[in-house]
Amino acid sequence: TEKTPQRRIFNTYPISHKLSRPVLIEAFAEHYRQLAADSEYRFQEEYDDLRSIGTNYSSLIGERAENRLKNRYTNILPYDHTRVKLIEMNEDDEEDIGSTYINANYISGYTSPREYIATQGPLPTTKDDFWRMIWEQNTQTIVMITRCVEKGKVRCDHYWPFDSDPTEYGDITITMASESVLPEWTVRDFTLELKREVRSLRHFQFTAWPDHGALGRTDLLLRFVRTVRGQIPRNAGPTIVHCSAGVGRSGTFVAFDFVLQHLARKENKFIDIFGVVARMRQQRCYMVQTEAQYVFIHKAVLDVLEGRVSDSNW
Ligand SMILES: CCc1ccc(NS(=O)(=O)O)cc1
Repeated sequence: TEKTPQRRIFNTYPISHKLSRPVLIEAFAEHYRQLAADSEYRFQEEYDDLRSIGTNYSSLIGERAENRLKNRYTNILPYDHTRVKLIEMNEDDEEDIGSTYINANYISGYTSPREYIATQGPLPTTKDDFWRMIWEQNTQTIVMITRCVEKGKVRCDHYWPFDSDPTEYGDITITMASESVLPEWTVRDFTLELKREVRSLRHFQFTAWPDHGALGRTDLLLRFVRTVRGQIPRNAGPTIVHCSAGVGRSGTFVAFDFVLQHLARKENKFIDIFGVVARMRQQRCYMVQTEAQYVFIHKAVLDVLEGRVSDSNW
């Protein structure tokens, strides 16, 4: 019989290597130096290895014609398997996929498989659904990492009240109880009311991070992440994290928040930023959308490990 040709095996990495690349914390500074060498050649190579992760997942519901106007960007759609489903409004219509649709995905975190919801900046046509999702998910914290208008372009609808007058968003009445404007971010407290039940929610809007760009200053992100992390109620549902598309700046925030929680547990000896981003990419497309954001996460972690930024600075 004809000799069976040897099947050439490509990419013989075990799956684990494809999805995780742990680094000893004590070796992280050298690891960063090696990735950054030669004009960040190995950062570019490693970021490129993330490109294919998650692209096998479907986004059939987001692609439906009736949901087209609910997507801010046509190329940023939620994967079906992790999408957040709004509770059905009319039970008798089995196919009411449209009224349960929102461009949002659950993202796993350090303490929960649904620690975050990453979502796009609400549109005028989806802000009522956005507040409905917040109520249904028992969310008590929103992290907004965009301004409504940036460089003359609308990035997000002003989906909350402009003043302290109670404002209705669908069946939910939102009232702004306080607003504190700081140099790099604004903190707002809201009450939400539905059918005589009243809840509270805190809204953090980071205003110093340009779209598609990296932040530049690691101390700002560290201070912001620690401020938010310190104020998330223990009994709360997922933390909503959004920017304009809900992938670049949102992914960077979530990755850094995750790693900081990991580092806070002194028993952890390894750090796996590649693995954190790879896992997020399996839950929402393009999470950590630029190589500069990927490098920035590493720089922020390096600065924390080398004590260049810490709580004691403030
Ligand atoms: C082209 C779609 C797109 C727009 C904006 C962003 N940046 S963001 O995810 O940080 O808002 C990412 C992707």
